[in-house]
Amino acid sequence: MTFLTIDAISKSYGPTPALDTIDMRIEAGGRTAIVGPSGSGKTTLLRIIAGFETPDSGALVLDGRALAGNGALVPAHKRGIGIVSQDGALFPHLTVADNIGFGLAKKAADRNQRIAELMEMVELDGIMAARRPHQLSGGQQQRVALARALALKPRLMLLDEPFSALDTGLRDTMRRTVARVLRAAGATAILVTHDQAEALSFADQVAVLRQGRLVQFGPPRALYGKPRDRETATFLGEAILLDADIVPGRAECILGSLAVEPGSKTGQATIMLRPEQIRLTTAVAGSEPDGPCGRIDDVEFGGGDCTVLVRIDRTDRAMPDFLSIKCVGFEIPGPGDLVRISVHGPAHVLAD
Ligand SMILES: Nc1ncnc2c1ncn2[C@@H]1O[C@H](COP(=O)(O)OP(=O)(O)OP(=O)(O)O)[C@@H](O)[C@H]1O
Repeated sequence: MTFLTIDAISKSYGPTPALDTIDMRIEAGGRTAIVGPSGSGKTTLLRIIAGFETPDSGALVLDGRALAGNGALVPAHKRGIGIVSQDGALFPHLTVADNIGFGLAKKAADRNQRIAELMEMVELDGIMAARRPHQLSGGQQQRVALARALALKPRLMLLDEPFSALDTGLRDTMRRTVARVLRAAGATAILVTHDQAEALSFADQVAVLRQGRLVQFGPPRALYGKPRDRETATFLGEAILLDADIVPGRAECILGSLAVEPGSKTGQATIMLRPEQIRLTTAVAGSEPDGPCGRIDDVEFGGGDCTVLVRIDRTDRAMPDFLSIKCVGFEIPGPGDLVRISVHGPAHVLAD
């Protein structure tokens, strides 16, 4: 069931639109990530949903209630929306317990019990209740911010780059904790991030914004495997982009004749392969391998994740092609080795 409807929302601060006719439908209980490069409009969209900005046109409906547009404009504090920001925005003079209980009635009989439950939910040790924010680590501060937002039982939780100030290991742990806590609370969440890996792993729906426009919206797997254009393909992860001649069901390219998804457009086009679709196997010395092959030009060792540069000589061109391919550390051939290149799964034909 649609919980949040974003209907043709536009917003300009000057001649250039920050948001241009954005349409999105967000399901109840879902986790949506909004990604895009800097300046693409992510924060503006979040601020409009929160009620900190007014759209120039379009409408916003939350659970059947008009929040903005069509004559409505519900103020931020009456929207029932929780927000966790990048820095947590905790009250520095209040203890952890008072930060978490800030929105709860002071005299409520179960106030302390509720605070204790929320601390447990976000995995904060009870002994921290009396501490002040400056006595906590970055990750602990974000947990307090999350607990404070959850205390009000918001119908919608907005997460504005909440993990960006944390280092990599803690970021991953916090992302999993937050996803689990939101699921347990049954809250619908929208995460804004410029980190595509974070978006793909956190969300069940990802919206890609570029220059104020919604380029693509869908499940992470669909976007990663079938990006709409080159920019989205490379934004969402490592991509191998090749020129190809498409005939029904197949792409003729430098790697030979590859399968493409049924229904792909035909003619000259760019195809995309993800690095994990490609396997390199060392060819036996003296025997020319059948199928596409190349010579290892360079190997960048990265432990579990190595990058191999493969040189492919072409009879039809003076210059060779180079493909950069990710390999698992223990499988990598050495520089100068002849390798056979095999492709698993269909290539994706890009629309542009
Ligand atoms: N208050 C404002 N006044 C004028 N222009 C603004 C204002 N807020 C945002 N903009 C402009 O609107 C566009 C979108 O900005 P927004 O902050 O939404 O992007 P973003 O995707 O969140 O970027 P970042 O990842 O850098 O935070 C940008 O061109 C920005 O300069």
